[in-house]
Amino acid sequence: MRVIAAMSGGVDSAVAAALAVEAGHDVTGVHLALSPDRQQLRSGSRGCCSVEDAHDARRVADALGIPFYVWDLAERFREDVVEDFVAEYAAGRTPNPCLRCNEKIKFSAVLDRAQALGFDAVVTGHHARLAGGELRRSVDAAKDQSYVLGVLTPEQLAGAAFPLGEMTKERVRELAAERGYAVAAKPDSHDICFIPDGDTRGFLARRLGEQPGPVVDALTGETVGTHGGAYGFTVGQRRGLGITTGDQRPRYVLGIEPVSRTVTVGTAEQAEVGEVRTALPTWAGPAPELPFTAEVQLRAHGAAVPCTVSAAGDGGLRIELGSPQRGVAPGQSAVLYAPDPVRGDRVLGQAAVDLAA
Ligand SMILES: Nc1ncnc2c1ncn2[C@@H]1O[C@H](COP(=O)(O)OP(=O)(O)OP(=O)(O)O)[C@@H](O)[C@H]1O
Repeated sequence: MRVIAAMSGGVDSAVAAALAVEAGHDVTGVHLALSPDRQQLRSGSRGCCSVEDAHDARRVADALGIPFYVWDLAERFREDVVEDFVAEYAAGRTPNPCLRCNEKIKFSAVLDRAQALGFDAVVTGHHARLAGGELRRSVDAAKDQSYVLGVLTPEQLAGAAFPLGEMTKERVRELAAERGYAVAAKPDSHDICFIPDGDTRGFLARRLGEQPGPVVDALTGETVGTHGGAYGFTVGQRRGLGITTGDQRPRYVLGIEPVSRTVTVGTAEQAEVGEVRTALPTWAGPAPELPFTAEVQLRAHGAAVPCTVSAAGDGGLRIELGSPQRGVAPGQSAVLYAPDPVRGDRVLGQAAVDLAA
């Protein structure tokens, strides 16, 4: 096969590219320049695409003896990922930019360009398994990235390859060290690549400005604090609420109302939801017949819980949770899995959370 290896400059994609070469594929390395101000990203910071990262990727491509290019998709990334991220927060929702990037950039803009150039697939260092067209969790549960790939359609998955799904992160680092790659010990990337300092609230404040509003306690109906921008909150959040209540019980964000800028907080019991309504789903394989039972994961680093999925009537899904959950934030994806303890849980599809009650 002729494939594009998407090389971030990190250890995962270095090893993914190496395994593709060693499997006999005709591999071309591509680093994506995604940040509009890549020169400003400090070297050493783990942004998605600092100049330093591009050099790291190039060194691995040179060691592999494969052609290497930098594709500038910064404008597409800005429109489809960064602006979507800002708009979602402005609307009181909590987006997942990695999922959006997979949907709109890596397995859309990049895959389209690759296919137009005659390549068959895009190989990445994602930790997930893809065999026979079925997307499954990685064997390394702690590193599993199937959640952020759950949005991909069968057509997109047909043009993807994830060589790392059958191995642990530790094994990936060993393979990189055996091959003498300097990136073998490079730290894992964290958080959001276009916010390298990790200060999401600061990033949003620069974009959206001060938007003061009240924090209201659902238990008493009283205003218990003020905030500088509702975008600084996520449903389910407990820390950093900056409030004083009359009792000692912890409070959690229950809801965010963007027009009045009201952040509502409540007790742990009030924060629990038993049912989730979603927007239109996407399916990773043939659309399953509704209703069905499955497991649902409601955020990138959450555990999956048993659920029953039915039609909500408006094209969206109604997901009844087997046990009540806290911190189900509108805008996050509800990724549905078919539990399979032997072969690894299979992704069925996903839908964005609209409402949880
Ligand atoms: N700037 C980029 N250029 C090319 N490919 C990229 C870029 N950013 C991410 N990717 C691809 O997407 C995959 C998953 O991205 P993610 O940001 O989760 O990286 P990661 O798990 O830290 O992997 P790595 O160690 O390769 O950076 C990477 O392994 C790589 O194949």
